[in-house]
Amino acid sequence: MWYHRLSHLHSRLQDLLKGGVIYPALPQPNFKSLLPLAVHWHHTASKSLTCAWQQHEDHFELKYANTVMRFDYVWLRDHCRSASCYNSKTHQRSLDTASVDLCIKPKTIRLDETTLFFTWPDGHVTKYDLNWLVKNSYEGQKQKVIQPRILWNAEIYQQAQVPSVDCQSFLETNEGLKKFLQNFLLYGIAFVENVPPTQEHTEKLAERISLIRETIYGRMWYFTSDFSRGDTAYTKLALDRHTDTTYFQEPCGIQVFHCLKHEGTGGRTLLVDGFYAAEQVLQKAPEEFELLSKVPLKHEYIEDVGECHNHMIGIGPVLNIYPWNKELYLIRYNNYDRAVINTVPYDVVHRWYTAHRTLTIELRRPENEFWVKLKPGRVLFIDNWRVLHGRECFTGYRQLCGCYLTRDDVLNTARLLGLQA
Ligand SMILES: C[N+](C)(C)CCCC[C@H](N)C(=O)O
Ligand SMILES: O=C(O)CCC(=O)C(=O)O
Ligand SMILES: [Fe+2]
Repeated sequence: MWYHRLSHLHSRLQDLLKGGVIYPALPQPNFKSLLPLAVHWHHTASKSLTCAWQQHEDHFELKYANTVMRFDYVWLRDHCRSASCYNSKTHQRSLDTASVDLCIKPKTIRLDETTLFFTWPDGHVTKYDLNWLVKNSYEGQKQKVIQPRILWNAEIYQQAQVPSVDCQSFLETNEGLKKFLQNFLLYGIAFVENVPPTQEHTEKLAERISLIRETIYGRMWYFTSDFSRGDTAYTKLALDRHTDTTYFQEPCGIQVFHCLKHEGTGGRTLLVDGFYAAEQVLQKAPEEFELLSKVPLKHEYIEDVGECHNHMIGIGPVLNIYPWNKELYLIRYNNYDRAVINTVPYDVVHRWYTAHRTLTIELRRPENEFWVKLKPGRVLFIDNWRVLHGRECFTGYRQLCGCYLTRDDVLNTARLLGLQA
């Protein structure tokens, strides 16, 4: 019994150290609470699945559906879905979590078919469906990704033959919209065809899936190479691959491009899956991936042209990952807009440049480059948290319109159509 507890504490400490995260000091265990409990397994066979549970001093252990799960007692009390603790109409908690005794333990536990019944010291009863526990436990969740994706290079994307969606079916049918969103979520880019080449129609498309995010560039933007704004985008120069608005605390989620006119040469659009490149870094140099996900950087937009005066600063690492499963959710990569690095000392700076170089090499591999010529009628949606864009230099008159979208609202639309997002 003692070994059991000690090894548990030991592995917990190792977990804490491994994560590289600083947690508040663990409360000093008092001697009494370390005294061995009479621990034994309770076995039940329900239908085809067997279930076993054990009540430990500081957690509840459950084996069900090939999963070993450990639950904290406060967590279990906090997630009570009884009518007095949870309002199922609003899907909101009514229980005041701060009123739960942090040393709470159930008085009795009973299993009936696939439901566990906990009776708490004050007599309150909580029911947990075993499948609900599997779905919502740390152990059950940690293997799952928040968003399924297909990472691509040019060949993978082209071989997938992802169909474009027709403007009418996108605007008028849920199937069209769903097909579009499914592709967009999987690949981070998607096209709508046969769109009348006007700013108004582009706006209508945008509003079908999200809310337009108004920024310093306006709500809908419309630009040519007139240098009306203090940014290279407003010239005829080539632009290397990048994500936009890295200088916002929350970079814009989605970018919409519609080329309304181009009389001239060049000007093709470059698309690169940033997550595919980052995944290559993770495979080849995991410690560099880690560094890119830890070192905070500033990006900056300073504008002083005509009537436009702006100074934006956004702070965050190049790679943003969920800490529990290391899944990437946002890449910030814009070498033009990256500001002075002064958040880490020189030796870390050097290691960061090495890691940044490794990522850049992956991003620049010709086989990872997908080139398209935007043309009137074909609207491109880009996941600006994942896919980098760039453009070739061009000659002649070129008119591009588009907008940014809020990410939450695209995902909201996708979820309402039954997609995992
Ligand atoms: C798309 N639009 C022309 C409006 C904006 C361009 C923003 C360019 C900026 N350097 C960035 O990468 O965020
Ligand atoms: O002109 C283009 O094709 C894209 C320019 C650009 O990167 C942008 O507007 O964000
Ligand atoms: Fe851009």
